[in-house]
Amino acid sequence: MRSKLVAGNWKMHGGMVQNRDLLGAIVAGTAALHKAGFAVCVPYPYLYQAQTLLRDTHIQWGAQNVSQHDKGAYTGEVSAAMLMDFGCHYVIAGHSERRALYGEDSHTVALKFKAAQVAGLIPILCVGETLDQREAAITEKVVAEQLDTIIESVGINALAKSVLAYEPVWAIGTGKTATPGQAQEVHAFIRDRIAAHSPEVAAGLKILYGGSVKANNAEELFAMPDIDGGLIGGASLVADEFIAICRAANN
Ligand SMILES: O=C[C@H](O)COP(=O)(O)O
Repeated sequence: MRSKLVAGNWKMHGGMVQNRDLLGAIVAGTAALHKAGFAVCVPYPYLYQAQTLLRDTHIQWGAQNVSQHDKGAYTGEVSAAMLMDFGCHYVIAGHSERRALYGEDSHTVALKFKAAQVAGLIPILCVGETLDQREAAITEKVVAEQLDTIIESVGINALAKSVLAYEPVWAIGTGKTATPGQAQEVHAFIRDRIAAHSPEVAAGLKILYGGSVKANNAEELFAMPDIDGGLIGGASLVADEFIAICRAANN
């Protein structure tokens, strides 16, 4: 039986004072929840603060992006080893905002995924279709291509040490959540596609849903058989919302 995971993706939000209050509230508000796992993926400058405030707690932390390179003349980039220095457990790879705004294609995402794993991080690999793609009824084709590039590059067994996140782009930050049925359909498709390579890896793999998850819809999404928790954007910045989502995953 897969345990659930709720990971917050703060995106480019935060500040030293508000982070301290938010993290303190999350630690306290989830202290009694032992069944699910919880994490926050914070902007790079706040990793040290996250490490300081979350070490010795049940909340793990991570980053939102990583360089595919080990080291070198890559101005502005951050390596996986550097993230390890700050105690990161997770790193998001291939978020749709990185794909759309920073030109990351599935090949680059695969390199980042690999670099993260080599250093000992758990990549949270994001896949998902745009609204145009959904309306053109090519959701499965798009998600399959995103997934297959990773599988071809890293091998199926590497997926066992990762987390997947299905994030329909049209549901991100829009308040339009996929219905539990719509999300479950794609999650099941992803799991089946992985099972074609390895039933064991597919059975153990956490597949999170992301896209306007809130306290009022988390429970029904997380009740779906192939939804193993959530990757939470906006609601991860509001302590009460995030804690309620964590509670829904812990049921
Ligand atoms: O990584 C998180 C997703 O992009 C979801 O963001 P959202 O919860 O603000 O829609």
